[in-house]
Amino acid sequence: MTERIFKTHKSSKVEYSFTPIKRERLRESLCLSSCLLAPPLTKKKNNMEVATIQRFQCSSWIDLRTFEGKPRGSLRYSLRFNEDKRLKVVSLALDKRRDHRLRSVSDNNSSVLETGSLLHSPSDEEQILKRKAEEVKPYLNGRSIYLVGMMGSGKTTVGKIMAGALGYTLFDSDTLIEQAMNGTSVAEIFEHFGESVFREKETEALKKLSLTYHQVVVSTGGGAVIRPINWKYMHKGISIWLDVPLEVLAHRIAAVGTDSRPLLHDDESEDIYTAALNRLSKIWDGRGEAYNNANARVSLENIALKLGYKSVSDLTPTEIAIEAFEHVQSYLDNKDGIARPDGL
Ligand SMILES: Nc1ncnc2c1ncn2[C@@H]1O[C@H](COP(=O)(O)OP(=O)(O)O)[C@@H](O)[C@H]1O
Ligand SMILES: O=C(O)C1=C[C@@H](OP(=O)(O)O)[C@@H](O)[C@H](O)C1
Repeated sequence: MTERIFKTHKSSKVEYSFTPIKRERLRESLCLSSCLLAPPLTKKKNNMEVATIQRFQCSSWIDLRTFEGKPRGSLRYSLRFNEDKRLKVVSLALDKRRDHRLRSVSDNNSSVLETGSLLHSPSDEEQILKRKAEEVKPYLNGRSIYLVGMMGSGKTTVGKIMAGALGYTLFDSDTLIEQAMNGTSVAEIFEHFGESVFREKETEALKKLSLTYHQVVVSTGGGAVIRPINWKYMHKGISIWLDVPLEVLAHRIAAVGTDSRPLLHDDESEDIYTAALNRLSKIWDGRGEAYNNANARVSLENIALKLGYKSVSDLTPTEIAIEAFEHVQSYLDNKDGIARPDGL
């Protein structure tokens, strides 16, 4: 026996069928849907849709806290991810799954293709991002965002997307340091002046950024977290830790090389992936704890799990940016307790 549940966005109504066992939880998650653009269509349910949604439900209702303790960095997780936040992300996953479902349905069903194609223009993700950014802005209230994370975690890539969506300027602290050193590259600073000079310059850059600018996104260097003084500056804004498994970082770095990342330079004969992974592991041992000082943690493993992806590598930078906005909003919601602006 099934019961129909209607999810109504501004201009759409989507009808699903569910067994009674699941329906209360689903109703709850749909009510909490907070941020997503609705597809402009009315769509009939079909078997494939139901099957996909049920698969989604099975994976998404796992207690995510079970997974928070899994990978590197997770021991430090402080269960900030309360039930309310979890449900919001589940609703994100639900809409994503709906998109994926329609994409596969559209391969076989011309009537759905016509309507479904509206959902799958390349701008879908962009629209969701934009909507989320607009939602987060009042919470930020002019504060800047500092992205922290290990080398290659995507601070610059994701930061650029977040800044673009917010209409903020992106600053890369490594670039500021290079400019302050008359164009000397990070690798050259390490080679000619040593790491301590680089760290001094890094602190100066963060100080200047935090005291001079508002409404900026800052992509910090991976080691910015190790000096307590840097946190004093970064805490003038909102800090977000992009937590990415070391293996994924090593793959990314192997793909682009280590030229710009002197701490990963390696003289040994191992392949670049293994060398990068070994180096990253040692660096992590020395500073992993420090990332916990961030106001929020965006774990790529958790996002992939929630969205039902097999691999962290399936996540797009935009999906990560959307999740980062969710975390900013949740953090500020709890911290400031500001009233939600009308209409959100
Ligand atoms: N979500 C992602 N998926 C795949 N590759 C990514 C992703 N985010 C970043 N990258 C790639 O990883 C590398 C490092 O990213 P970058 O943004 O420079 O990291 P960081 O600024 O943290 O050092 C770049 O080559 C970038 O294109
Ligand atoms: O982790 C680190 O100590 C460093 C990370 C680098 O920045 P990215 O995180 O942008 O690679 C850069 O600041 C420098 O090579 C040191």
